[in-house]
Amino acid sequence: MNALILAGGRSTRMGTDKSLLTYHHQPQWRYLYELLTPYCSTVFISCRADQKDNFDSFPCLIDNREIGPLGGILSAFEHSPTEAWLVVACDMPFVSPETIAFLVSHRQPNQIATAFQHPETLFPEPLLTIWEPQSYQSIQAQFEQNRFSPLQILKKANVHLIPCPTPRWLQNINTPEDFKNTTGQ
Ligand SMILES: Nc1nc2c(ncn2[C@@H]2O[C@H](COP(=O)(O)OP(=O)(O)OP(=O)(O)O)[C@@H](O)[C@H]2O)c(=O)[nH]1
Repeated sequence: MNALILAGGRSTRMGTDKSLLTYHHQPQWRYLYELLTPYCSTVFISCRADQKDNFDSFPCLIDNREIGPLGGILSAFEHSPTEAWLVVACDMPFVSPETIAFLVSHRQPNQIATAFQHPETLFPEPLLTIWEPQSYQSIQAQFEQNRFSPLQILKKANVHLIPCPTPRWLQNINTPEDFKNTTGQ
């Protein structure tokens, strides 16, 4: 299994690149890199070409097209179609070692993905999910129809949904106000 840290967003609501924000005494992408390394053969940062210098010499996977997070996931499968991809967005600062251990321990490789169930919407959270190789076909099919929602793929598919024991794990931070409320900075 490989890991993919989604960091290629435009962060328009935040006004500054969300992947570079500090929550654990280091940029969030660097924190996630450490956290994912024990579980994965390679951890990649998923980003645009113009962001690459932000990530020193760490392995990056550049989006082949800019269509949002699905573009990052699709580029990952284009790079390694037979690998599973543990995908984590860089704007979820409450993801912890326990979160990843929990997700990995519930993995069902015979389904297209293993995902947390959002406690309010009851939908899968697509950006903290293990995407199995068999999901690649569904992703390609959706892309070919000009539909770019990872959630829609998971809603239609045979996904292993796991209840989230700590709803905060799924909280994402999108605005300066969210950031201030979370960190006090
Ligand atoms: N690789 C990649 N990651 C993306 C892309 N768009 C969003 N992401 C990541 O997906 C996660 C959720 O992003 P969003 O909050 O939906 O989008 P955003 O562009 O970062 O933020 P807004 O511009 O405020 O909507 C974040 O970790 C983003 O870095 C993309 O086009 N490519």
